[in-house]
Amino acid sequence: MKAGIVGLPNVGKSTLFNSLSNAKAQSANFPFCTIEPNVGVINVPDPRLLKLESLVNPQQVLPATVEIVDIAGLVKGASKGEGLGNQFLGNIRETDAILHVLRCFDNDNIVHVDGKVNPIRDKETIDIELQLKDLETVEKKLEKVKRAAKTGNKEAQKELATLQKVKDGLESGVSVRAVELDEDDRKTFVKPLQFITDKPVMYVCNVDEDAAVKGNEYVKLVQEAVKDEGAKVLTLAVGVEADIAELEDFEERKMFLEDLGLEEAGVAKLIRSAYALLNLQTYFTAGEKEVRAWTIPIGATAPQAAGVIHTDFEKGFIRAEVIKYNDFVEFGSEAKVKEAGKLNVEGKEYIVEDGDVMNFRFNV
Ligand SMILES: Nc1ncnc2c1ncn2[C@@H]1O[C@H](COP(=O)(O)OP(=O)(O)OP(=O)(O)O)[C@@H](O)[C@H]1O
Ligand SMILES: [Mg+2]
Repeated sequence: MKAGIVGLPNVGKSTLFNSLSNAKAQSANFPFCTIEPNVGVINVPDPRLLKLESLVNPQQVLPATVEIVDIAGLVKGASKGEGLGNQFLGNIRETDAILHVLRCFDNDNIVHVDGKVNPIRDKETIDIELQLKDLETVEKKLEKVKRAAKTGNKEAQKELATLQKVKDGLESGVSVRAVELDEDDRKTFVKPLQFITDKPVMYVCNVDEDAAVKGNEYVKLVQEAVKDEGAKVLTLAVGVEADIAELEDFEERKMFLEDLGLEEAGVAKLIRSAYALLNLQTYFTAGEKEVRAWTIPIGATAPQAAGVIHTDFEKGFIRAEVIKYNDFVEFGSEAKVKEAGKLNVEGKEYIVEDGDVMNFRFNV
C-alpha cells in the first residue's frame, strides 16, 4: 500500500511525512522547500504485535508497512506547469490513497502562499489542480477511444460514453470519485486510468498544539465543506507529531502525549484510518524466528493471504492453521491453544479475519 501527500506549499506536508516515517525529509518555513519527492516507509503501529512479542519472544518483530510519498506543494496553475508540483503529480498517480494536508493554524511567521489562512479555498485550489491533471489524462485516452468507437466497436462506444461523463464532470469541477457512473463501467474503464481524484482521500487538518484534541474553527469549516464527500477528516497537530516522532524513548513519548491530553500519537490514528479507507486489514505470523504483521484486503481468502508472504505459498496452498488473536492471548502459546482445541484447520475458501494468527501448509 502506498499513500501520497498533497497540499499547498508550506502547509506542513514534509513535517507530516517526518512524523510518519523514519526517513527524514527537509521541512522548513518557506514555500517549495520540497523539490524532489520524498519516499519513506511507515511502520504500522499495532499494540497486538507487542502482545504477541511478549508471548512468543521471537528473534525479531516486523510490523506491517505502508509506503508514503511527499511531493512539492501545488499552486494555482500547477497542472499547467506553474510551480513545481505538476511534474511530480505522476508520483501521486501511482499511490492508492491521498492525504490532503490543509493548514488550519494561524501563525504570522509561517508564510501562506495565498496570503491568508483559508483551508476551504486551499482545498478548492488543490482539487482544481488535481482535476485538471485528470482532465489531461482523460482527454488523451478519449482521443484513442474515439478512433476505436468510430469503427463501430461496441465496447469502445461504451468506453467513450463513460469517459465522456468523466470529462464532463471534471470540466465542471467534479472529482472522478464523485461522478455518477455504472459500477461495472467504472471498474472496467475508469479504475485502470488511475485518476488522482478517483483515489480515496483523507483530509488532514494541520492545527497547532492547543487544538490537538478538540480542533478549532477552521477544522469545523473543513468538516462542513466536505460532509457530502463522505471523506474522513482528521485533526492533527502535525508540528507536535513530528516532535513526538523524534523521541526514541517510549515513556518519554507517553508523557509528552499525556501533557497534550492525547492517548496515543495522532499518526497512529491516521494510519488506522488509512487502512480503513483502503479496506485493508492485518493478519499475523508468530514463530520463534519472527512475529510479523501482514497486510491484506478485507475479504481475502487464506491462499491470497499466503500469497502476500510468497507466491509459492499461494500456488501450493494446502491448508491454513488459524488461531484467533484473542485465543492466542488467552492461552498464551500455540501449543496451549492446540490443547484447548482452539486451533482451526481451514481450506482454500476460508476468508481471513483481522487479527488471525496464521500458519500455512503448502507444496512447492
Ligand atoms: N501545526 C503547525 N504549527 C506551526 N508550524 C507548523 C505546523 N506544521 C508545520 N509547521 C511549520 O511550517 C513550515 C512548513 O512545513 P513543511 O516544510 O512541512 O511544509 P511543506 O508543506 O512540506 O512545504 P513545501 O511544499 O514547501 O515542501 C515548517 O517551518 C514547519 O515547522
Ligand atoms: Mg515539503
